[in-house]
Amino acid sequence: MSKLMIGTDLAAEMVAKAAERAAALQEKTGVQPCLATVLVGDDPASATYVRMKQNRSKKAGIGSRSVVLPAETTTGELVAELHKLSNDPEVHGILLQHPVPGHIDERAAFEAIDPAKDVDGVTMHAFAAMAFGEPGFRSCTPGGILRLLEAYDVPIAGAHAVVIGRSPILGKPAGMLLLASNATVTYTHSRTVNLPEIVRTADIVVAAVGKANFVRGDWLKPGAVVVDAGYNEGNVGDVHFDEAASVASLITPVPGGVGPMTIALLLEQAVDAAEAQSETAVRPVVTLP
Ligand SMILES: NC(=O)C1=CN([C@@H]2O[C@H](COP(=O)(O)OP(=O)(O)OC[C@H]3O[C@@H](n4cnc5c(N)ncnc54)[C@H](OP(=O)(O)O)[C@@H]3O)[C@@H](O)[C@H]2O)C=CC1
Ligand SMILES: Nc1nc(=O)c2c([nH]1)NC[C@@H]1CN(c3ccc(C(=O)N[C@@H](CCC(=O)O)C(=O)O)cc3)C=[N+]21
Repeated sequence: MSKLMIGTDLAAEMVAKAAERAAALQEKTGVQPCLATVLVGDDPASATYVRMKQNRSKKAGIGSRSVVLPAETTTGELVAELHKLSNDPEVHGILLQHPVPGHIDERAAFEAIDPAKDVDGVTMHAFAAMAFGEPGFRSCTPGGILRLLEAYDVPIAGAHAVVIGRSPILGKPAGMLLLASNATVTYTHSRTVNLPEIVRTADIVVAAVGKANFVRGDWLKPGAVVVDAGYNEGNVGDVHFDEAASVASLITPVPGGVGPMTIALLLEQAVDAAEAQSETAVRPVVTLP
């Protein structure tokens, strides 16, 4: 019954455009866009994501800077490192990999990123812009999800969207972007009572839980649009794909759905940032006679 909502091809188009713009910027100004990634601790899955982002950047002609800090890093040390990158004119975008070890104040760390370099859309500044429907850097996964829904002409205005999860980089901003597109949004989380019943009322479901095969087929309204943002061990999503695919009208596969869109938006926004920063940097100095 359902049709796949594939991210791979759309993401490849976005990356190709970002690469063209990166090359044009370098041609014009000599500046190569540069994305810094910051990883705290030695979680192997996080290290893999960071490597993936760096490889994809390189292919798009975007430079990368990698900072890896030990798991014992304090909030103060991490904040100092992010301030350093924020003040480094050669770095245009900064990504701090979520989650950071539990003893670190993640919000304080995110806020140490200069909003002009927040190409991953994790600062309060970026969140407020998303919530108010103003332009600005979008949180990459939610922004990628919206681009995918738009590409597949999914009606968002007036739809009931149920978001499962409220993390600062995924669930919460995803709901805000859907709201800005005039969906009626319900947020659900680990303290939600009767989750399956709520999900059954959704026209659009965004699963962002971090639990493999968590959303079952009988939780879905027939014809619902299902976005599976989960990416669990073994490349398994948060939605039980086989069950959901027989009920949904559109569903994202894992892999090949939301993941590639996340990276594509990250690279697009890294080039946006580099363009904006080099515009101010190359503005000629006016010397008065
Ligand atoms: N494809 C991509 O680009 C990306 C994929 N991901 C993937 O998305 C998933 C979620 O990631 P992330 O948001 O970072 O994860 P977090 O662990 O930060 O957040 C998980 C959220 O799920 C909620 N939750 C946990 N258990 C339940 C439950 N039983 N019922 C309802 N809600 C529950 C939590 O609720 P509470 O707030 O109450 O604790 C929390 O809000 C992961 O699989 C991750 O790998 C993440 C980022 C990007
Ligand atoms: N600050 C922050 N921003 C993030 O965006 C962020 C983060 N922290 N922490 C971890 C998660 C995870 N994440 C993924 C990105 C791409 C794929 C992806 O491209 N997956 C491919 C498969 C790639 C492969 O396995 O070869 C796919 O789904 O098709 C997956 C997961 C971003 N995250």
